Amino acid sequence: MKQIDSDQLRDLLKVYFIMGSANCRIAPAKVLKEAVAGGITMFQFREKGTGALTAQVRFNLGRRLQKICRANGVPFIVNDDIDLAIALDADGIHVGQDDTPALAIRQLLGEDKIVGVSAHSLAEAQQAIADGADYLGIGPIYPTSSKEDARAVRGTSIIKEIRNSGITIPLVGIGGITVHNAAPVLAAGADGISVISAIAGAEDITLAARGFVHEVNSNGS
Ligand SMILES: Cc1ncc(COP(=O)(O)OP(=O)(O)O)c(N)n1
Ligand SMILES: Cc1nc(C(=O)O)sc1CCOP(=O)(O)O
Ligand SMILES: [Mg+2]
Repeated sequence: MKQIDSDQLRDLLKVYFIMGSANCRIAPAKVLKEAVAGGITMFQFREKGTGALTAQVRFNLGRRLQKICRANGVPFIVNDDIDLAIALDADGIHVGQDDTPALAIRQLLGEDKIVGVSAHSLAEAQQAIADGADYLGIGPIYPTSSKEDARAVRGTSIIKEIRNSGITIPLVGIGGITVHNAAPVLAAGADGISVISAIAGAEDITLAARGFVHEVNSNGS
């Protein structure tokens, strides 16, 4: 996918679903299909945590999920793993502060792929942009139980601080976001929200995703 411009990316980031097999109570492909039916706008394959798949099985699940995304026009992003992103010819990659540096990722992938970078402070956001990030993931906004090594909770003030500094790059809030607390994240200046448990762990996944779509379209800019 790409060449997409910033405004297209802003739209794609509206409801950014992240998941791997450790987040799913039912088959990951079924979870993704149900989330797609609810209108998610972007997907990140994040295969980590207890019991995470490795090697060929991991690749195979990635390929399966990528096919679902492709069939539905949803960009497929790989978390952390540049080799997997290249092997799958993913639409992009998301890296954090402890992963392969964004600058190296950009050099490896070129301009045609989406590169997302996590930032937990204004300084990290500025560096990520200088390194070639297309979008930022800002968090944790609220407490989360989906990431063992999550940083300290930042609240929505980190997003306001980044926007007030004049940064206009597309960005999502992440960490503990539910349909009930998403509105302040958007009001702070996020283009979208990024979610694991409130969609993957929902009783009705399609309904949960649809709820986020409605929330973002009602409260987003
Ligand atoms: C959209 C988005 N934002 C932030 C993250 C977190 O990335 P990172 O800090 O590298 O942590 P892990 O997800 O790799 O555990 C993300 N994955 N996506
Ligand atoms: C993957 C991830 N990154 C975070 C960050 O702060 O960078 S918080 C997080 C977990 C998000 O899961 P949930 O929606 O279940 O809280
Ligand atoms: Mg990472």
